[in-house]
Amino acid sequence: MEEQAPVMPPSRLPPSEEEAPMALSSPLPPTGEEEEAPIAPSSPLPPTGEEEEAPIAPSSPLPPIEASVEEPAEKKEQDSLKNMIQTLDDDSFIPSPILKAASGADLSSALLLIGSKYNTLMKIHASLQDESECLRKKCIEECEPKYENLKKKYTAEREERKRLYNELIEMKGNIRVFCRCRPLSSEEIARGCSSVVDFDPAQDTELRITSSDSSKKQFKFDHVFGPKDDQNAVSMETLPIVKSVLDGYNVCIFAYGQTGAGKTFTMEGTPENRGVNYRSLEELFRVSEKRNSIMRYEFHVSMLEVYNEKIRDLLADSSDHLSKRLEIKQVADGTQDVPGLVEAQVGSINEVWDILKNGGRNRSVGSTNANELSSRSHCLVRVSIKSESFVDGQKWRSKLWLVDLAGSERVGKIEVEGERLKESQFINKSLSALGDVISALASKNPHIPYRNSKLTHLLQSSLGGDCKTLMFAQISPSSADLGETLCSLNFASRVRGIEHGPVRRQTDLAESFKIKQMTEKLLQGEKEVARLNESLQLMHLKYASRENVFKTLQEKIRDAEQTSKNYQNKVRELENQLADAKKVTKETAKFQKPPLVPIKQRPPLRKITNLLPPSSYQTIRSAKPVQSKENDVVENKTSGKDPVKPLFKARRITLAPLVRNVPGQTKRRASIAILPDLTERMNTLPEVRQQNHITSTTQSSQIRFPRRRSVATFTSISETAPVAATPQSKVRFSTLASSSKYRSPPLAQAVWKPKVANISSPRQRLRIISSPANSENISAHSTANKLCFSVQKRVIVNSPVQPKPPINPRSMMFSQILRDNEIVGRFGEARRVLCKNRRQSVI
Ligand SMILES: Nc1ncnc2c1ncn2[C@@H]1O[C@H](COP(=O)(O)OP(=O)(O)OP(=O)(O)O)[C@@H](O)[C@H]1O
Repeated sequence: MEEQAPVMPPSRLPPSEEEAPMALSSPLPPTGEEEEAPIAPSSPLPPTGEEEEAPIAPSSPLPPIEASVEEPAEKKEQDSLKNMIQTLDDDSFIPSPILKAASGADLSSALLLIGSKYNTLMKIHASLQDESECLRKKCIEECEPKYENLKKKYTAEREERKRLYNELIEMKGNIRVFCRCRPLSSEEIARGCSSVVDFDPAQDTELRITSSDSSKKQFKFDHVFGPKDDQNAVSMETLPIVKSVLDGYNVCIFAYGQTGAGKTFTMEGTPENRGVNYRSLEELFRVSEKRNSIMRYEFHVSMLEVYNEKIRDLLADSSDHLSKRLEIKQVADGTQDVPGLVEAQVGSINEVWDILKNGGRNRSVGSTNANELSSRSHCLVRVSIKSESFVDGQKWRSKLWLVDLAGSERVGKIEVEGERLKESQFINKSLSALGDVISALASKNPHIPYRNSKLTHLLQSSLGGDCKTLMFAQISPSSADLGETLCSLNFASRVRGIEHGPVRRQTDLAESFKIKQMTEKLLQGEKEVARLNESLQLMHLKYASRENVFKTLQEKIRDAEQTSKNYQNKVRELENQLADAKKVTKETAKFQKPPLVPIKQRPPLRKITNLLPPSSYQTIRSAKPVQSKENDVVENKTSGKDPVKPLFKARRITLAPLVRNVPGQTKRRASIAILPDLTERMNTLPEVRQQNHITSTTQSSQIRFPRRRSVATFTSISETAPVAATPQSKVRFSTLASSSKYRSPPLAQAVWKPKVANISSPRQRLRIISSPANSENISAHSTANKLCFSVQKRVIVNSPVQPKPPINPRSMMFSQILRDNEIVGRFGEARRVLCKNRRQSVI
């Protein structure tokens, strides 16, 4: 902005009204963009703002402006500008010819216009820059979380893919064996050799060898390639394993077989039929390019051979080739490396092909009678891959070993001697070591003899563990090579058989057993679920039906409650009637007093009576206490005291609190006769008597009065008859009955007789009472009877059910005295019978 200061004359030279139209009418383009356009092409330099500003900068040597006091300021400005333009006579600075031609006021106004437009543009540029910066920040803020999320997802996906792919490969086997049989060569055909190998087109994992004795031997491998299968077919099966190397797994592919069986052909191939080496690298490049947006791969290729247990670098210069001594060393990460080995970085498959060709040329080959160009060494191509993920920055290294082994042959057969014999011995030794390592790996031996040969030592980090190993068992179909073929197939079967044999099978068996168990569990679980579902449905049904029952019961309870209320009302009515009846009785009793019996004729009172003796009797009694009054108990005749004096103080108990509590009723005494309930009586009676009792209709209930600690039993008078039927009671009752005073009037006895036979429950009894038919039959003087039952019912309905004490069979009493004692002892309370006209005390 400091440089722009001089371009800002408007501060000092405000544009006049005349100048503005002049600027517009000037031939200069009206907009800044259009102005810059003509300047740019004519300028040899790019039209950047900085360059435009340069000439106007104050640092430029401007000529001194002659100041004149007289001259107006505008004129001075114009002159100074003109001078400046003339001084800067450089097309690069003031390129526009129109501007150069301008003079005086035109020039100054043009410059002013340019300056102001430039400034405006600069401002716009600055604001745009700010805006773009803001947008960039906003974009980063918005996209960063999404990006992070995507990054996480991608990483997870990649790991999952890697895992699944690895699992897939492992399921096929970490050590896999392919068998490849080459076609019969023209020489072999010429020699009259025939094929001893049979292939089943439907089975690509089996082959049969016809032995010399015409017997057929079958071999199974992971895949079998026949003479008709080309390199494409082989690579199709091989490349999935190769791809694992890009996921960080070490892979080793090697070809094993007798001399001339086609190992080199499979691994290296020919220019027309490229082999596994080339195709593998081609695949690696293809996949790496596909992943180049997220992964960066770096490929380094080394090529070496193990010849007579010596490592030779096939990519080294020919001069170094012999002099360099290479050894296997363990590096920091625990893997094996060969320091000094040439590692050629390759960026494309063409580079790889060149390298492979060069290395192949350096390989030790010799002529044997089995193969004109027999490989006398193990050739190893090592592809080291450095991988880096752009997403999470993860880095790893992996290796792919492509090994073309030297031909396994029987020394005697190829008739070698001297150097060739030595080579063969080394070859066989290293192959044997390789076989041992694979066997140890397959049988999960804790010790793997990697160091027994240079070959196995080199491959140590790529054999076993997570590494994928693929073996090509190369065979010749010729009948002349039958023995060698069988040897190679047996070795390959051993490798595969052990891996897929006992150890693998054991694992498989364990897994299959697990799966079987899980399946069984699953089936059981399903059955259980089905069973539970069924029982659940059943429960639902049951619940629904119970709910219905519950509803019905609830309705019944409601009905019962309603009925109970009705009965309660009836009870109240009856109580009122009773009160009225009592009033009437009292009034009538004043005039109809029962004739007194002479005292001498009266039997001694042994039990409680509820009858108040007349005043005359009381007088006699007070004069000579012969008998106790009500609530009296057994006389103590044996004691030395007065024989007629009662043992206990006479007392009375009111046993009808509910009756008393009826509102609006006069206070009265309600006594209820109490007798043992039916069960007790049955227990106390002999069996014969019990038989009679079964037919009698008896209703009894017990009321416990906690405050008074007494028990009352309501019993109808009719039920007393069987009790009185015992010999003892007969005597007593007959005595009582013989007394004209104490004999119940015939009417009263009739009242207490049950009207309906076989009444089994209070409810039934109440029903009978409440029914209009029966109510008519029941006479008015049976009110007491009704009340008895009403109270009884009321107790039944309103009071909670009291558990009856268990009856002790030993307490059965057959003696009247004992029974009486028991009754008195147990209840110790007065028992009263309510009657319509009077009260009768009974024992
Ligand atoms: N599948 C095949 N199809 C056609 N020709 C084959 C095939 N396999 C091998 N050959 C030919 O058989 C000959 C011997 O093959 P190769 O050199 O690959 O054998 P080798 O096992 O490498 O022998 P050595 O161990 O002695 O090196 C070569 O001429 C090769 O072209």
